[in-house]
Amino acid sequence: MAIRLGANQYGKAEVRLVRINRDTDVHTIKDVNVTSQLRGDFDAVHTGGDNANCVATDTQKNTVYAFARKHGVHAIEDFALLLARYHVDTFDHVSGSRQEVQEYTWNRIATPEGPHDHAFVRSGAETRTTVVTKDGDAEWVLSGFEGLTVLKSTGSEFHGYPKTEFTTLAETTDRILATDVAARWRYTGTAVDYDATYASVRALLLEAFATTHSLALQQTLYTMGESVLRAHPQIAEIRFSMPNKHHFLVDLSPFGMDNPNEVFFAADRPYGKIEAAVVRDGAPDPGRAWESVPGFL
Ligand SMILES: O=c1[nH]c(=O)c2[nH]c(=O)[nH]c2[nH]1
Repeated sequence: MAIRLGANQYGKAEVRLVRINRDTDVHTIKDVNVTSQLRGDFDAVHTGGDNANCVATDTQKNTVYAFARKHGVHAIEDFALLLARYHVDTFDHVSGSRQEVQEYTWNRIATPEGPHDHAFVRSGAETRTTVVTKDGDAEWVLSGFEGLTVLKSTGSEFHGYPKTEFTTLAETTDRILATDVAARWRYTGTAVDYDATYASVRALLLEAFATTHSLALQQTLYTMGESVLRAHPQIAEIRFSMPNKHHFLVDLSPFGMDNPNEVFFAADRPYGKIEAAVVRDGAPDPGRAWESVPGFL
């Protein structure tokens, strides 16, 4: 019976790093979570416990901290590319690398004298994400975010769906539409101003959510993706995972009251789960960009 090692990758998961820039009295902060993984010729360690090629996960962790000191942490995509390139370029037996980074945002605390120099408050905003994959000379960059919670109090309808013996949902021409947007988009190359593009994509997505008169969350999702692809030729596709966070009108008639779309029960589960990719025709092949990215089609 022939048995062999299949696909494998290994590294250090969730290296928590806070990098303070203290060049002036006005400090800046980068708060990130890095998962570093290597791919390549690791047969011997798996099949024989021979560690000669096994760059220790502890070393990968230390490399993250050392690179933060040496290079600083700017756009998380650039930091991830730096780490991926270092590992592939340094070790003959490392043919590829996957670097995943999450970034948590902090804002300066407001004081009567203005924004504080070195005191910060964690913003409840979304978590920015990246996944960089390098396979030989090929490189793929995904950018994105998760946990961007948005709500429209009107401008959303849902009707015209098939009625079966199990359908109880009432059609509506005026409902609350709410979701936590998780999005990841794939670039066609790596010569990108990641911070500027992130800000633009985020703004476009919020604008499309706000201004689309929604007939279904699916339609809102597609419109959001379309607006990003139209504005950014260097983005090949954008994928979304969006819960439909249901808000049910409370029946106040037992209390002799009407309820003209004012009082809702915000259900936390179950929720609709709407996922789709919006893709540019003729975009370059995704290659290994989406490998082991959970939660996305
Ligand atoms: O926007 C929606 N899409 C659906 O597919 C769906 N299904 C459902 O029950 N409510 C909704 N709303």
